[in-house]
Amino acid sequence: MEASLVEKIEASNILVVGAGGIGCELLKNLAGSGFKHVEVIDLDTIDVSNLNRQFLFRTHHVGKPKCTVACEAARDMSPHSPHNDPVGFYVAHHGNVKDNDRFGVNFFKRFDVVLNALDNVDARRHVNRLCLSAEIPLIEAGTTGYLGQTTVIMGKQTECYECQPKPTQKVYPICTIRSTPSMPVHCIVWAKELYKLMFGSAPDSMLFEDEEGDEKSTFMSPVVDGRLKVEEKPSAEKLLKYTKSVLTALFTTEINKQLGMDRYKGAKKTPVAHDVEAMTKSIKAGDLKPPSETEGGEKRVWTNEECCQEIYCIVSEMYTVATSPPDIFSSSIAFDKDNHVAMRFVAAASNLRASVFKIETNSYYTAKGIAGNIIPAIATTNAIVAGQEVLELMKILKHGKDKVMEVCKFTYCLRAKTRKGFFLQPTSLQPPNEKCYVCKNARVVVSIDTKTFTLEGFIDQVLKKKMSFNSPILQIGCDQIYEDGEPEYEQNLAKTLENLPCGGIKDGTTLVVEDFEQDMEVNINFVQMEFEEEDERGQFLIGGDKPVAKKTTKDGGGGGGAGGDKMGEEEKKEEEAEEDDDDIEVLDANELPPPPPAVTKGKKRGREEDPLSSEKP
Ligand SMILES: Nc1ncnc2c1ncn2[C@@H]1O[C@H](COP(=O)(O)OP(=O)(O)OP(=O)(O)O)[C@@H](O)[C@H]1O
Ligand SMILES: [Zn+2]
Repeated sequence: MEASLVEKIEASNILVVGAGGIGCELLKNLAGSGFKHVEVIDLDTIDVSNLNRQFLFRTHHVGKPKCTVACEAARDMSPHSPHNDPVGFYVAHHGNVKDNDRFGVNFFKRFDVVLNALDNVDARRHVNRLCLSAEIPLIEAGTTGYLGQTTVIMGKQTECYECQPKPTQKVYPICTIRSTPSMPVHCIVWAKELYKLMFGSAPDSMLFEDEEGDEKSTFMSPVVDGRLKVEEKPSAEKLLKYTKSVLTALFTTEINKQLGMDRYKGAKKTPVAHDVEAMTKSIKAGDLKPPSETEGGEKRVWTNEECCQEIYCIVSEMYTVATSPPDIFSSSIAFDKDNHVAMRFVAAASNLRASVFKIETNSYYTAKGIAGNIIPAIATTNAIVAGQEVLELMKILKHGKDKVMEVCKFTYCLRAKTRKGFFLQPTSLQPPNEKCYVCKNARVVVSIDTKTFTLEGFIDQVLKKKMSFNSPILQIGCDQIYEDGEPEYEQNLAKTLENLPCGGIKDGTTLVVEDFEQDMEVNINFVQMEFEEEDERGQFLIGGDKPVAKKTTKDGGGGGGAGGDKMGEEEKKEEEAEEDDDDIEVLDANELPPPPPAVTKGKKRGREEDPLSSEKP
């Protein structure tokens, strides 16, 4: 390494935000490369589950702040001695980076470069805003299993973290779940609903409704109508009979009926109904040995017969043994992947459905990963992106922050090799998106029902949850109508937007939202939008220039940095709006890093191919 770079490394002040999987790798790299002045913010303490990949931590560190232990380890690895240079030598800050009293813009200004090692969009957005305000480069990285990316953000030169809309939460249309599953996850979502239907309070479940027409489906009646009375302590025979009737209704009658209605004409795969009678022949009433409890039972894929046996055991446990939780048929029975009984049920029922539709079946263990939307963190991917972050850091130190756009790269870490045979794909950085409300101060259009939305709802759901404001101050014209923590404005919180003082917020109103903590000011233009259906109330759209037309919001529509997202109270009905309004499952993708932006071949990022195109969704 040339001497001038070594000098810069030793003199630079670096902030690392996050001391988890990527953060540990980063600190090891920084210490080994000779960095001296490094400070680390992390809010978490060490958990046993972190030990397999957050390799700076040992069992005896469990319960201690991650940043403290990570800094100690980095100090030990450093070739420098803290005695010679004690100021800022791997300093830990245990706390939330959003804590403005400790980590405001002035705190950030002390650093030359900030490196992110976070796991959620909200904190990333906050750090993005602070770095833009402090005018310092931010190196940002994220991983999802085998995939990862590293990029560099420098205000005025490059796209900021919020220039492109983030992926929305994954939802599945009801028709896919109810009639045309094609992936294991579709069967798992279905089985989660079935669990509620069988043991919860849920006769209004989506599984119960007929897709075509208003009539209730008859398919599910045996599941609900046939429920036994817990008080009567049903006998083992009765429980087995009920189990068989449910299995027959679901996996024989329903499937045959749908086949009879020609639902699968032209479909890629035609389902085949199970012969439940044959599959349950060997189950003895009162024989309560679930396959899940056999040796290796959670790790192997159960046969159809075993799935039936498992379900019979669960039905018996739920009805007779002190059930867990005990309030069978109440609304408290909801699927939770950490509830062993619920998860066993979902593993078994989803496999029976998967085999009907000729979809791959899974072990309990794999099903749990899918049901909880768990993408395992892969230490190697973390190591790769953290290495890449430090390489970008070196470039910035060497060439200066004014040259970020020229010298730094957006690098994808891929699962499959590119055509040229590489797993890493560097691409050029993009200039800021003119429509970004964060770095380009663009106006944001919010379409909302100003007659029913209260100020409190607007602040919580739109400003804080969706736009990541920390401490917003609201003004209509020159008049302030709200400031966090100021009692004089509290009375406004319960008012509907249109009834706020200073003329209220109506169609065409411009609201100015300022956040001193993030050094940000945004103008919001309102479009009055009424939602007629009861279940749509509480929804809103955030768009770029124009409000986004309902049902055509697959990619956000409104475009640009404002997100163009259609959002609702429960964030349903998002992605598949064109296909089916009536989606049900929300898998939390919020904590995943953003996917690569859409690429125009050879142009936008100058890449030869879309590296993620070979990935499953
Ligand atoms: N707002 C925040 N302020 C400070 N630190 C944060 C904030 N949000 C997240 N972090 C930290 O970022 C780190 C992210 O790393 P990572 O995802 O590897 O850790 P983890 O949450 O322990 O892992 P996993 O989610 O895989 O169990 C965590 O240590 C977490 O505490
Ligand atoms: Zn931006």
